[in-house]
Amino acid sequence: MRHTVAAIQMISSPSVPDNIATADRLVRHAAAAGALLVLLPEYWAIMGINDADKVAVAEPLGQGPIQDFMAGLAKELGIWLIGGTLPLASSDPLKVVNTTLVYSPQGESAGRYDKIHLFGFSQGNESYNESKTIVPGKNLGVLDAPFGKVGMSVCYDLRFPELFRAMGPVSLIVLPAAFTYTTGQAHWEILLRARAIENQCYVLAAAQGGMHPNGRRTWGHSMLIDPWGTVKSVLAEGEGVVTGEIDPAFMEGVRQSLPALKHRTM
Ligand SMILES: NC(=O)CC(=O)C(=O)O
Repeated sequence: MRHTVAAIQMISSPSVPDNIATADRLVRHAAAAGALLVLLPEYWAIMGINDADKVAVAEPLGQGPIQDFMAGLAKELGIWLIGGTLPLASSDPLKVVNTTLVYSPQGESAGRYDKIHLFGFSQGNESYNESKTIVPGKNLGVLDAPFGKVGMSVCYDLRFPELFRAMGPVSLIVLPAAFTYTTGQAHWEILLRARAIENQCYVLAAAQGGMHPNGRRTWGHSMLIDPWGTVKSVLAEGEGVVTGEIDPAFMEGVRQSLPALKHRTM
């Protein structure tokens, strides 16, 4: 059976209430278009002026306005809501865990993945060092959804193919992201399509896409890619919704005609 999924693209700001209002509007739009599973981007709840701003709004697991919003919306709309990333409080008072939380159509907590690989990049005026404000995750995140297993990853994880191999065969990889304009222009689509082709599964990527109040420019290009590596739908820049279908029969066809997953030797 085919299922519609959606990726939300945002240009998040330092205001959590404003970002919640934008996410609310876009997720409702996705559900109205028939999406059973909706993915928010990395840092959807806050993109601060300074990296450390997210520490002030970090929530303990299971409490707080960001988590209440996601649980309530998933239940009201009867969807699987995968909450991009939000800042969860960590044992270090100066750092957060950059976490993806999943809510079932009943509004219950259904999964968690903490970003493992922390982004570092320095070129010209651009400099990022996530390890200053984020504690890395340690565990894989794989979720059972109606159309099969869903493997969770976040942004910079995309550059580490061994993470996706370790998940085992999944039907869908979800990747909330905030790729920079510079690195996204050069690498984003190539890496996403490679992960879809080598794992013979769908890839749904929800990005930040525009100029943020902190001066950071993100690449956007949220997209759905099929197991053959074809980009099925994409949104280049700005806020919006990307929708498309997961077709398990098509995925099985790809895996049967090109049994590369069975031909692995290590
Ligand atoms: N922002 C990220 O985590 C990753 C990124 O922009 C890149 O890998 O490039």
